[in-house]
Amino acid sequence: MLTSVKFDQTKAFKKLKSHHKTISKTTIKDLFSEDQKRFSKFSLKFQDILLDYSKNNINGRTMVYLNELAEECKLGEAIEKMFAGEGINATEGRAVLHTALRNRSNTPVIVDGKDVMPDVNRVLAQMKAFSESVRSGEWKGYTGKKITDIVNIGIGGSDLGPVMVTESLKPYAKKGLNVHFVSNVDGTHIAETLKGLDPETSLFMIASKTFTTQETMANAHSARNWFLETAVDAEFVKKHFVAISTNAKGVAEFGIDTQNMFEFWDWVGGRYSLWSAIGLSIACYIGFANFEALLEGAHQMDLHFKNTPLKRNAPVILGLLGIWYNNFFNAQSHAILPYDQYMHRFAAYFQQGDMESNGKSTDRNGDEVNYQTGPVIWGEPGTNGQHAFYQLIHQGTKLIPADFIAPAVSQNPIGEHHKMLMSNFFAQTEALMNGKTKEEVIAEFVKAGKSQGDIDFLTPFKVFKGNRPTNSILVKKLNPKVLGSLVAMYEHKIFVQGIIWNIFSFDQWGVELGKQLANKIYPELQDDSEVTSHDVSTNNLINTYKKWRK
Ligand SMILES: O=P(O)(O)OC[C@H]1O[C@@](O)(CO)[C@@H](O)[C@@H]1O
Repeated sequence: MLTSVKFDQTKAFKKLKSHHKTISKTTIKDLFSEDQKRFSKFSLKFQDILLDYSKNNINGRTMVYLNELAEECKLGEAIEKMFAGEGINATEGRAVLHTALRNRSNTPVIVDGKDVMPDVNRVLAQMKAFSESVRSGEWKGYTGKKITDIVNIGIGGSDLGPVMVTESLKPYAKKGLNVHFVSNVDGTHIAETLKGLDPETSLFMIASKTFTTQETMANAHSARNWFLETAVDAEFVKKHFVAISTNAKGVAEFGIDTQNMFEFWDWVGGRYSLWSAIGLSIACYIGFANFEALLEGAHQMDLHFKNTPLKRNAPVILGLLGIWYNNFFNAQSHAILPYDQYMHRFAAYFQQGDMESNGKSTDRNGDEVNYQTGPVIWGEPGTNGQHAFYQLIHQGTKLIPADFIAPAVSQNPIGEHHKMLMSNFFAQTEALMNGKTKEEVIAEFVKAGKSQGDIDFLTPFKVFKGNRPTNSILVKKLNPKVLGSLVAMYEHKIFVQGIIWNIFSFDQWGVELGKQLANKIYPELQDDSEVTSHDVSTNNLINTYKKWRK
């Protein structure tokens, strides 16, 4: 079990509270002018990743107190317990070992007295063989044709990870093998995806840890019905459907040959499962060697996280900075802004990763917390965000700590595009830090020959207060290894915050109630009779739906 420490009763918390009163009177810009060594003090290189956290409202004392907070909350002990396979997911009685899935050192990882690595390696070998047979054309459909389209059917962690990785690593994909993702139970999702697909050359991957998720099972059955409309013979299902699950019984009941089942285990959380067989669509799309590079990058970050002193530990630094703004500056959200179009689903991936992990309000003692926990995670690629929500980030009333991510080397070096992208990447964090003073605005107006009336009227609207914190994460190139390290870095940041907030980050009881009520309402929609079993709002919504759907 993890040691339970009341976060807001630590000595460090009290120090940070009073420290916040003083440092919040100093701008980031001033902090730079006071200390020319800020960049070297508040940045670190991890292989081909540069983390520059100098544009934050911090000084050396801040980081000392934040590290004391981590120490008091027994972060080091918690990290050891996770890697050691202890049952830190206490409410589900499970270990948390997505790190074992990418344990390329192959050191033993013991869960309930058994080394799990032989099983991990067995499934990886199965994934390698399968992905190579699909990519080579050896795997044939029921009419003897090779596979041209893979359709991953899953939702949440059985969808978002494969989507994010296959989008991010599109340059590494095999020509002629397409991947598609169906997740929403809205019939539009499967209908639009199946349009233009050929049942003879399509392969469906039913990805579901539990193999009970309503959306996934509905989509899987609809996909099978679509396939059988042409193939007719149920025997052919085994050539076009595989399953990725922990539930062999459920897979067999669906009619998939368990020979074509890729298993994973209950110590893999759904939102941490892309490294497991859930990554099968990734391995088919980018090739197993690139999938292994993804695992290697994550493993390298795991070793860094496990072995590096807290104050030079990238995930710990990001986690502590997030707590600094969340709990002392009252920031309610955190933006992830990748200046790389291939990473357009990166923020969405961590909406589940972060918000399903730390969107909790009960601490590990079962008491309600009296402090803020997980932030709202959001973001879009730059430069698009600049034309959508940067107005609020720059001049709004809300503090939005933001991570800016960019690759030095573009995968598509066309003309001046990458230099333009990078100039915006560099400019935005500088502008958010420095802002623009009233004096600077007036000087610009005078130079432009504006009338005094215009200057008096317009100046207040053109001032930028600045002092808005950002992290800059510059990577050499977005390749599988770098992406693996980036994702693992954010996973461990989430772990750090959950430990310090004294919450359980690896269950997700909050997703159950909605599902239970939906299962109660679903039968009520089978006929047109009036519904009266709910509150007056829900009753009227349902009854209006029933009238309108006729
Ligand atoms: O993989 P599966 O069992 O179908 O679960 C899908 C998703 O549903 C959840 O909301 C849990 O119910 C996510 O945690 C999970 O990733």
